Amino acid sequence: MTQIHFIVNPISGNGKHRLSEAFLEDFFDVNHYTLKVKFSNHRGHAITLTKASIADGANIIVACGGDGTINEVASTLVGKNIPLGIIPVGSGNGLASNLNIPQDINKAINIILKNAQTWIDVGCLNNQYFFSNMGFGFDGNVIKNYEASEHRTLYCYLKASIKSFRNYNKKETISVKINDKDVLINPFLIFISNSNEMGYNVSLTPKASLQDGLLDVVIVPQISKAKMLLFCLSMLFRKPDFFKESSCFQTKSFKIKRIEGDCFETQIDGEFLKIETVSVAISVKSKALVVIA
Ligand SMILES: Nc1ncnc2c1ncn2[C@@H]1O[C@H](COP(=O)(O)OP(=O)(O)OP(=O)(O)O)[C@@H](O)[C@H]1O
Repeated sequence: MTQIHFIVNPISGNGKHRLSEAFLEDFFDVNHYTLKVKFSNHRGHAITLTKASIADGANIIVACGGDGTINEVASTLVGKNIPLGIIPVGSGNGLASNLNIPQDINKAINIILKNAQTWIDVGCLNNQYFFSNMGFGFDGNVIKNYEASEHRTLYCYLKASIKSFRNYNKKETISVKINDKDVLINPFLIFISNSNEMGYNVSLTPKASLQDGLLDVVIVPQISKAKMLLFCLSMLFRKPDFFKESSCFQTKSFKIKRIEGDCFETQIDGEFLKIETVSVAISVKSKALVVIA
């Protein structure tokens, strides 16, 4: 008997998905599966629910939500031999898209039923994990505005981006240590990605792979508003190479140190995070999470 637990974020996406115990039961043969469906009540709750599922002996744990919910469930599963299933009912669904898991719920459930498993890399930011991407600068500011809008829709994401476009003017020098060399920069954006998609089919790192043991990094220096628009277009068309000011590289690890300012404003898998430490270490754990895809 396979014990399959579903951790459902009821507010992910537009909050109108129909995932419930009654709905899921129809797909899983009672002779082969024992089902448990749990709903998260607040940010971070999926971590507690996943820990309880592991203690209960779950054989498969399915994150039902977007990249934020996947982050909470998957962070708890790193290094364990319990596969993560995904039903992408979030807004952006970047990781699911990279894994070719469709947003059609029935099709996503069929993938779980087939149970083909693969190991993927995991990004580390100090002692936290990310699976899709993280960013410093403009990117963190967009997510800060997005969360303040209290709706998780593409429309609100675009509104948050326009607000950041109008108002973002943070200019702080930081030091980036790459290959043992310290470089002082004043970035508009530092984007670090494990996956080839940010969500909504948009990408700054279309060539990134979840299985190459490397992170794809894009650093964009301070730029004019006109160039910001050009940069956004290169992202929408998944052609970051067209934007000549950015430097792109792959790495296993690097360090960032604050020279000015009192904190880093970042986003990690689409959730805003303020980091107060002076330096941050970013690295990748090769093939540290098993997923059903
Ligand atoms: N019941 C709840 N009420 C409010 N927030 C919740 C609840 N359950 C989970 N959360 C939080 O909601 C946030 C958003 O979740 P999630 O990322 O899954 O959806 P999304 O933002 O719509 O999708 P995506 O990240 O793919 O754009 C996460 O920080 C999560 O911890």
